[in-house]
Amino acid sequence: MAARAGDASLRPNSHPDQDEPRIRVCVRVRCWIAEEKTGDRGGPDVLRCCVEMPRTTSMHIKRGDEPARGFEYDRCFWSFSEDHPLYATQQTLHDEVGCQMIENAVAGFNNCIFAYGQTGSGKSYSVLGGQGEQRGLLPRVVEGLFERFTQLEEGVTVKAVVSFVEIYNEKLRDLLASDETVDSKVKLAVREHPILGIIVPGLTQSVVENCTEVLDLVDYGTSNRRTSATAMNATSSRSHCIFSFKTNLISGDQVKLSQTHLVDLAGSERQKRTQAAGDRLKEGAAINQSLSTLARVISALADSSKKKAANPPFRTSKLTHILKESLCGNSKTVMMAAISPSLADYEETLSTLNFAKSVKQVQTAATANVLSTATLEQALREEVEALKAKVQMAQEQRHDPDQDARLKDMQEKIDKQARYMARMGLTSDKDYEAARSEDTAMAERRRTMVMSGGLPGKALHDDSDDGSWEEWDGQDSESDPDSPDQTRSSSRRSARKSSKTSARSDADAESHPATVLARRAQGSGGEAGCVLQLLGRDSHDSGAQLDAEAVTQKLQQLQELADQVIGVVPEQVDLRPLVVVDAREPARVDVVVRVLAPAAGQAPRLGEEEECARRKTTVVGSRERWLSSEEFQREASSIVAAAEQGGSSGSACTARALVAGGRGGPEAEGLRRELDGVRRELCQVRCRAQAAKAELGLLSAAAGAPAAPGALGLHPAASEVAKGFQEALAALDHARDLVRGVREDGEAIGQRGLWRGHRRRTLEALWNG
Ligand SMILES: Nc1ncnc2c1ncn2[C@@H]1O[C@H](COP(=O)(O)OP(=O)(O)OP(=O)(O)O)[C@@H](O)[C@H]1O
Repeated sequence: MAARAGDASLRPNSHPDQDEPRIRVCVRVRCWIAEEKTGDRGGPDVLRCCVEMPRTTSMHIKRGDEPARGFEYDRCFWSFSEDHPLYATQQTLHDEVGCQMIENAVAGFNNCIFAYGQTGSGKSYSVLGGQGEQRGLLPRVVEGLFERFTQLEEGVTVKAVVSFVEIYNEKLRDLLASDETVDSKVKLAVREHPILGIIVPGLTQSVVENCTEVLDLVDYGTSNRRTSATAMNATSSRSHCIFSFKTNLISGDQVKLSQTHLVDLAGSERQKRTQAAGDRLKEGAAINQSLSTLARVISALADSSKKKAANPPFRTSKLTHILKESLCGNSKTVMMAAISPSLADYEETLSTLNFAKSVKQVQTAATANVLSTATLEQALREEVEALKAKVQMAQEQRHDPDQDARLKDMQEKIDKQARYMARMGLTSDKDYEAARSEDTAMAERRRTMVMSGGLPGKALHDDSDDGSWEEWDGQDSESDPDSPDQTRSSSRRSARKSSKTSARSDADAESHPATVLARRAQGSGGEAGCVLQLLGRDSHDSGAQLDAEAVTQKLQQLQELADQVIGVVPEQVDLRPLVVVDAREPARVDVVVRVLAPAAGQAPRLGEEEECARRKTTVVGSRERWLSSEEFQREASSIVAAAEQGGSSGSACTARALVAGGRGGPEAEGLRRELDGVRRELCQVRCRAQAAKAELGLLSAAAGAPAAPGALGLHPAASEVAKGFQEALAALDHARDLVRGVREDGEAIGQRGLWRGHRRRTLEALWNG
């Protein structure tokens, strides 16, 4: 029987951690950075500090005459000015946070620290840091751990493996992969393993025996990360990255398992602050999507801590799925909220402080993972045996052409499991040595690659441009290999930040979770179909009525879910692209353009032509009516002309002109593209859900006959379909939020345009006496 690491029955010595039943929250204020001092960033408010720290547990933020707002946290770190009595260095952070993580790991607890904050607020500095005294938490924790291992009592064997994964545009990338081991076509995915918890099968797990080996891997992985210059940070991390350190402390027949995650999240700022466009905008959308899922998960978890019903949408983004255990399960977790001291960043800082406040409410349930080696090994072996049995069964029942691929997949899983067991010292010493020498050889290959500048990220980048990804907005930007954010340096830790790689130029609407989930629903619908057909056939022989009813019921549920997914798109999701085009100060015109092209009810046929034909114009503050495309153009031109000529001619001046998208400022253009992307994804969700529904129709027919006893009601393939649909619904919810966000941004731009017009008219009135 498979038993899970979180299963207390496995742990004779396990004891729930009573002292820290929730996520600990720390806040750190950084100092002024070069861009702020030289005036390269922001306006006049940049060098005005808006925060203060009266105590080590409270942070105040204040803007102008507004009353100060106070927040209480577990610990605040003041790294703003060295002359402050509470000034916190990198060592202070390590003493207060890192040392505890080391002790937790040795005691067999899982650990996680995640750094959250806007771009340029000091997340990477806190987690990775620089050299010497500037070293961040990660190198210090690793050093401390290996030092601590030397102090363990005699007879304790330590096995350690590390992994380093990046989430970029909702795709997982193995940062430790060498080009010989990684097949860029194989997609990494997050899985929930019955024994090991959350895992990413296929991710490189390197055996390490000393600190230098780990730090070399950290350097190697960091140099592969995606960064690029934004308006707010010259080397901004455009991805989330998770460094994981797993240890097994084996003593006699007892093993203490621990897993430590150090997470450097991408910046949480709003896109318009980074002036993102093209690929940066797309990255921003993916970052915002995963961070907003994180916020929703935290809010649901906070609710459930208050005994309110909540269902956190962990699976909606890779980030939250990977961190699921750390956010609410068996882990001692710390959030590091990084903030900028600058008044120019007031809004972002306030939002970070508010988010940090909500995280404080989230409860976890850390338990020391102390198992008997025999139990763990047996559980893992049983898992392998179960997989083998599945292979055997599948071989005996060959019934579809994809069977070979599935068998291969299962065999790979078995091999991976065996490799994992070897690396964690759970099988023979010989196996461990084999894994170790495999990893040493791989480390050597990495070194060679670093020296020659041929990092695997390059290969991945090139491979991914094979056209298999759908274009986001039809624009191919930043393909200049010499552009600063495309550079990839082969230098080591000293050049950690500057050597991070640039973002892909290819678009990735296909990888949006809504699309992926819908496809999964479709895929698992296929699997469920095979199962049902098989069982339907068998049922002729057995004829068990009860099971047949269970099957029918299950199918009904699936059918309802499918209907929900399909039904929700045209009715509830507002698919109308709202384009607000901001005037770019043409001579005497203030033009605010709003084009509403209602496409509700036409979701699957959203061609540009159709939209043009049904354009509905809204003259701000004036009237509303339907226009044909030509009428629309005429109307728009005449309003613009009137405004250009007169500047004060009644409604033409007060009402802002509506023009077709062409006159848009960059902000409006960005919004429109973002919305187009969302809309396209929604269409894909809908189409795929329809396909899955059609498949379900076939399934219903297959299930018309009674099914085999005990087999189908809870078949995992069928529940997968249900899960897929449920997640597609959650993705749709999220998409709706996105649409709403885009619309609000649009409104804000419109308001600004109107305000500018008002200001100009006032000035004119003053001027004219
Ligand atoms: N406490 C600090 N002391 C000195 N310098 C700092 C401190 N915190 C941050 N910095 C500097 O501020 C700059 C931005 O920090 P960092 O790159 O860590 O931000 P980030 O939050 O990781 O940004 P992004 O999300 O864009 O990657 C860097 O040059 C970093 O060295």
